[in-house]
Amino acid sequence: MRYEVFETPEALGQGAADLFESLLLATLRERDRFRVALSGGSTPLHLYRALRGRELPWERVEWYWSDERTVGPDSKDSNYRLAHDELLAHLPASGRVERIPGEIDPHEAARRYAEVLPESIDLCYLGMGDDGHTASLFPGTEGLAATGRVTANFVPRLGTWRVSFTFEEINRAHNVQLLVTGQNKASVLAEVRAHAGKHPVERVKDPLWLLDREAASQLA
Ligand SMILES: O=C1O[C@H](COP(=O)(O)O)[C@@H](O)[C@H](O)[C@H]1O
Repeated sequence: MRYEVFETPEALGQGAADLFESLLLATLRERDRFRVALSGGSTPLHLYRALRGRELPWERVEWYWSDERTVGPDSKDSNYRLAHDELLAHLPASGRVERIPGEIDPHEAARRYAEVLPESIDLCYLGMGDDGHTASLFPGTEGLAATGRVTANFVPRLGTWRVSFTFEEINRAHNVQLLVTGQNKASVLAEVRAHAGKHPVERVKDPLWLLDREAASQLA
């Protein structure tokens, strides 16, 4: 397991922003565009805040999402909205911004999103729930077995649909970074490290884990 530990969630945000910057610059030496897939939940907030003050060639960055809730872009639950309000709205420029249309039928949203995705993602961000889910691939759901690039996934525990990258799509990305903070994730993380084989997130191939001290507290 490749991982880095930061003292606080804020320090993790700065560390992740440093890594973003070096991958961005390295990629742009080879190609015209840097393609990023953002995750949802609350953890990326510190990354967004650390990134937005930086002077970078933002017009060459394209933004995508690895999952979305079945809500419109104005909803407080929208993964797009958090990224927009905390990062994109603060940048002086941006390349393409392609959000998942969470307000339409989830199967149609998944179908359409698969069509607009670029050939490959340079940097895919993910988080991990305290049930071991990643993106919107929750334990015991049909989406775990989905093939193709994007899937609509019903989550019985939440009584709702989600739209999510499949594991196939996640594992095609050139770089995958998993950002995890908080004591409530520590025991799941220890099981993931021990390859317990019970958590969906274990199916992500060789990600770089960026952890805060609390999340890492049970790693031997
Ligand atoms: O439902 C979701 O949860 C995970 C983890 O969220 P966090 O708030 O614990 O960081 C997130 O990565 C995923 O994108 C989101 O839709």
